[in-house]
Formats: sequence, C-alpha cells, structure tokens
Amino acid sequence: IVPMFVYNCFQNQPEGLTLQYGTAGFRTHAKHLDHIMFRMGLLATLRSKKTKSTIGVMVTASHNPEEDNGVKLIDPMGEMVTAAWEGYATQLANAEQDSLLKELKDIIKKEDIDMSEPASVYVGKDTRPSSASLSQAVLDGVSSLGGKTHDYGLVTTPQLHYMVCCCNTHGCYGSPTVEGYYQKLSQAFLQLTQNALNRTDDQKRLLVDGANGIGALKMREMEPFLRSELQVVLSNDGSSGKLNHMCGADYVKVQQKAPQVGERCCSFDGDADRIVYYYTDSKGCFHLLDGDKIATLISTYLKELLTQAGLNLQIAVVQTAYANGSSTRYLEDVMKVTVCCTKTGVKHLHHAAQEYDIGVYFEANGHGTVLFSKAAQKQIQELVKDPNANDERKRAVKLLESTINLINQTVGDAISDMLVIEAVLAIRGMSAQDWDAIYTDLPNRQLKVTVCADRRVIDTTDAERRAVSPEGLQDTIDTLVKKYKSARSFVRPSGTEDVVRVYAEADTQESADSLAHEVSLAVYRLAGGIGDEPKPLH
Ligand SMILES: CC(=O)N[C@H]1[C@@H](OP(=O)(O)O)O[C@H](CO)[C@@H](O)[C@@H]1O
Ligand SMILES: [Mg+2]
Repeated sequence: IVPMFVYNCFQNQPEGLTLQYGTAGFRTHAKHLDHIMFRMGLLATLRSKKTKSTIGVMVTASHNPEEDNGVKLIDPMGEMVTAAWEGYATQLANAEQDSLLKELKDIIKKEDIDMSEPASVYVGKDTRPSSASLSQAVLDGVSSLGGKTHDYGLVTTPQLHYMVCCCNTHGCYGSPTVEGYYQKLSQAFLQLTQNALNRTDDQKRLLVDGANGIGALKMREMEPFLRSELQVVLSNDGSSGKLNHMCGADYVKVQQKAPQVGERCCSFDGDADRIVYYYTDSKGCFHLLDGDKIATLISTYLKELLTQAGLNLQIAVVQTAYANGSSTRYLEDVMKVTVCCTKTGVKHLHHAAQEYDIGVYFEANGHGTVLFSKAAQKQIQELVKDPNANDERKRAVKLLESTINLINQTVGDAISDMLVIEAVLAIRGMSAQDWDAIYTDLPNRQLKVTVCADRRVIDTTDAERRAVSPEGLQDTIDTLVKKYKSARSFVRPSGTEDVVRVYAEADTQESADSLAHEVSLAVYRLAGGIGDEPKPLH
C-alpha cells in the first residue's frame, strides 16, 4: 500500500497548529494547507475504496477571508462525510511526518479496506487564488494511491455534491455535468413559474450579490437557461472586489447590513452553499430575510400543497439554537409543524431532517435545503400518474414534483434555494415585504470572545443551548436573561474560528445588545478571555 509520495505529503504542520475537521471541514490560512490537501486526497481515495463509490473533495473556505482556504469531503450520496471519517481526517492532517504511513495503515486496518478496489474522486475548487495549487495537491494525493480523478475545476460546493450524487446513483439524480445541473434546475423552475400568471418584469427581477465568488460565475453561466423568467442583476461578481469583503451572505447576516439596495435582493456566500434575502423599505430601512424566514416560507408552501394534494405526509422543520425565537414560535404555534433543534453544522441538521417524510432544514445564516424521503417521493410520483385524481390535486402534486426537482437534496445550495424562493413568491404572488410580514423577528445580536485556553473549555448540552462548563457560566447566563423581556442567550465554541460565539435575543435591539455584552463579559471572566474586557455596544 505504499503510495507514490511524489508530493510534499511529509511536509510538517507549522508548530503549534492543530487542525480540527470542524463544523464543515478544515479551514485556515492557505499557506498552511498544501500537505493537508495532499493527505485529504489520500483519505478520499481510501473512502472511495471502502464505499466502492465516487467521493468528492471541495477546496474552499466558504465565507472566510480570501487568504484562507479549506477542504470539505463529500460522501457517496452527496452528503457531508460521516463523523468517523472526520476523525480520520483530523488524525491524518495532524500526523507527524514519520507517522503518516502508520496512520494510513491504521485506517485501512480499522476499516478493513481492500486496497485492490478501484477508487474515484471528484475534485472542485472555488475562486480563491490559492485554490488552483491546493486542488492540484488533492489530485496528486489521489493519483499517488492509484485512484482515478475527475477535476471539475471551478464549481460551487453544492454543484460538486450534486455531481457526486449523480455519479453514484447512475444518473437517477441527474447528469453529472455542470450543464446537467443547469438543465435539471432550470426545467423545474420554468415548470413552476408557468403557474404564476401575469408576472411583471419588476417581479422577475432579482438583485444577486455573488460575494465576489464562484456563485457569481455560475449564476452568469446559468442565466440563459432561465429564459428571462428570472432576470438577475448581478453585483459583486468578482470582477473587482475581494471575496466576501463587505458583501456576501455572512456579512449581511452578521453585520445586518445590505451591500446593495432594492426591493428584493439576495446574497450568496463564498462557495454558494448559503443564501439570505433582504430588502430596503420606502423609509430606507434594511430588512433581513434569513434562513429562518426561508424555512418558514418553504414549509408553508409545501404544507399547503400537501393539503391540496390530499397527501398525508409529515413535515418537520429542523433548526439550530441560532434560530430566531419568533420563527420557532410561529412554526410550532401557528403552522403546527414539528420543529426540532440540533447542534450547529449542516451535517447535524441534515441527519435530523432525514427522519421525516419531508424535512425542511435551515441554519439561521441561510444554509439549508429540503429532504424528501423515498416513500414521500414515491407517493408524490404515484399521484402524478393517478388518472382518478381531480384537477386541484393534480395541480398541487405536479407543483410538488417540480419543487423536488428544483431542490438540491444533497446539501444547502444558494442557487437552488434562490430558485425555489423565487418560484414560491411568484406562485403565491408575494413580494419580499409580504414574505417578511409572516412573523416579526426578535432583535438579536451575535458577538465573539477570544479565550486564551482551548475554546472548548466551553462545553455545551441540549443542542448547544446550555453550557455545562466552565462552572457557574450557565447560572450567570440564566440570571442575566431574566433581566430582559422575551430574552434568550447561549454561548458555544465555534467550529470554524478560534472564538467563543455569544448569541442573545430580546424584545428590543438595545436589550439584545446589552444582554449579548453582559454574557460576553461572563465568558471573558469565567473562561479566561484574552485582551481587553468586551466593551458595551452603545
Ligand atoms: C453561527 C454560525 O453562523 N455558525 C456557522 C459557522 O460555524 P461555527 O461552528 O459557528 O463557526 O460556520 C459553519 C460552516 O459554514 C456554519 O454551518 C455555521 O452555521
Ligand atoms: Mg459556504
């Protein structure tokens, strides 16, 4: 099994840098990643041999700054790599030069991998300057173990997930090409928008902020397929600005600021697996339509269609602790849908959503999709063909069928989600303002605290909503929360940055800001904060 180590796979970690696979793969400054990429090529090859399927490796650091990079591994059905293999990834990434071969042999033995099996790995990259050489390192890693590669070059993360799923389902999910992706999604979108009559050009126009990343490039490519049913006005298209700098979904969500002004706008993140919407009202006020609003819009639409089609399928919405309290209340109390809360990170939401007939999952930051169980899809397909179904049921079930085709079920996908949202708004004749009026968000604030020890001194439970360590922290948070109306707050160590995240919401922005600040101070004092004490926001 000795691989042809033609590359710098034995290059050592910079001292003191222990990389964790994290919430969504490795991420750090691109200059530390060469050997990690090569090793992930090796690991993906082993995973491919083990699963006897094609595996994906995406080179991207998503919403992180342009100087960073990272890598995400994709499992056979297009989902994120399974937890045990995240562990192997961390093990390999941090292995010393002279123990790398031993680590590889350990994995092969533990997983009982037959090394005579062929291997196939799909590789994609985002637009970061470092992505070209880093994706070459992945390709070299695969080749050194005799695996076959297909380099898709510049693709969005969800496009690569789609390719992997298409390949392993032998074309059932679509054709594994970028053109196949555009064709599948645009056909479904055009079928859906046929049901929206008399749309004006204004209604067809959408302002899209491409975060100066891969999403902008791919949106340009896709536009002709949409035959003017969606008229995209693209900004931050990468022609001048810096990736994710003062633009993109993360900037809009965290800073609560609009990089463009309009009646209906959206922003992608750096690898186009997240989206948020927003608009500016007549008074010039910014209104955010985040992942929670998206989940509400889509689940309301699907629930209505299920009723019209007379289908008895259970629909659930999966959220994280970051979901706005108003959204959870609306979904549970008004819409009467099951709501479940998981840890942060799409892999957790995805698995929870698989438990239902229809699982709508979104992180508040706009990362999410909808999963339809095999049984649900079968019922829908059977009803489409049923000659006895009346016109209303037929119309509804055909809409459901096209919606399934439009959704990228492998992972959250900014382009696919955008088209679903545009179709739903068109079919229901809703403006962004109408959508926003479904419920009113509680004002909220997110802050970061840097601690000197390992940030995992903060340990949490109950889907990260309660801290179990350091001692006294949760009691302090509980006491602080009681001072405010409709308040909630929690803290957790980030899985992608070296910080502790603080979240607070309350009845007014002042209260949310003040609570977030007080909780930050508690983290700083009880978990050993670095530098000056957090200052009040006002
Ligand atoms: C509060 C927040 O937005 N956290 C993000 C962020 O994770 P952290 O573990 O919080 O750093 O990056 C993840 C990967 O993109 C994303 O899934 C998640 O929602
Ligand atoms: Mg992303």
